[in-house]
Amino acid sequence: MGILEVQNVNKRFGGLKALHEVNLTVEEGTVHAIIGPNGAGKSTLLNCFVGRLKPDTGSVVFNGTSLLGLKPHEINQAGVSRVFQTPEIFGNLSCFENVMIPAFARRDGSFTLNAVSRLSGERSIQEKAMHMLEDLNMGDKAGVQADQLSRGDKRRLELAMCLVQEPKLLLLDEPTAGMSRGDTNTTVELLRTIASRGITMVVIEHDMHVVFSLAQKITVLAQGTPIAEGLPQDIKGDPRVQEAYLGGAHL
Ligand SMILES: Nc1ncnc2c1ncn2[C@@H]1O[C@H](COP(=O)(O)OP(=O)(O)OP(=O)(O)O)[C@@H](O)[C@H]1O
Repeated sequence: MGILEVQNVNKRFGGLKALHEVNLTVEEGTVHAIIGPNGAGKSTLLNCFVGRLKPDTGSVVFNGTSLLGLKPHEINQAGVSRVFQTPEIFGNLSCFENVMIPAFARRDGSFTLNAVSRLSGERSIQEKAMHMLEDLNMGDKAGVQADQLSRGDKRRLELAMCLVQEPKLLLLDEPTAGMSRGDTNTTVELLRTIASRGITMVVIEHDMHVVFSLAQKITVLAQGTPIAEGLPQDIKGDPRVQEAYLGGAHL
């Protein structure tokens, strides 16, 4: 049994079948990529993992516990963290303050901006936040206001905010979207380091260089249904995938 088990998930938006009979097993300690053309249902599926959407039918079980019906913050507390396509950071706070908020939420179960002022005397939380920034090579940016960061650094900060919560499963929605090649390569290296520490990851990504650099297993979605699943080298050469994903172009 995997750390994440998805069975027979269906999701409709009116007349549109966004997800149709999706089955997926994510093995603990692996990086599992979900790829597919625009509109294939990748984000919808991720939203079903984090409580933003409720499947019409089917089950989503994480670490032996059903996630269906849990609120997003309860899923987060259970050990699932998500990095969004557009970094969700507090732009008017410093990097240090941004990381303290989820560090505090991890300990006390609440996630509020007011926490920052209350945390001025919380040494253990401060140390944890600083350590996390240093771990992601952002120690020198601790005092920098978050909206002053480059796109790559914003993503790095959001990763720090997720990792400080010590997740068991990290969900990444296009972690390198809009980045320069240099920032993309740095992010890939960082994600590899995180993966090497044993954190399970599910990655949605359009950039095949990123997918093949990171993933041990790939699921291909097309029109809401998994059409192929396997090792990167098998997916690369699968004609069904090339047809569905890129209209016959080579991956
Ligand atoms: N809230 C919604 N209401 C109605 N339709 C939606 C909603 N969310 C997504 N859809 C539709 O469901 C389908 C799947 O969308 P989804 O965003 O999951 O695809 P995706 O694979 O993540 O695409 P992309 O790679 O472009 O981000 C699309 O046709 C989309 O227009």
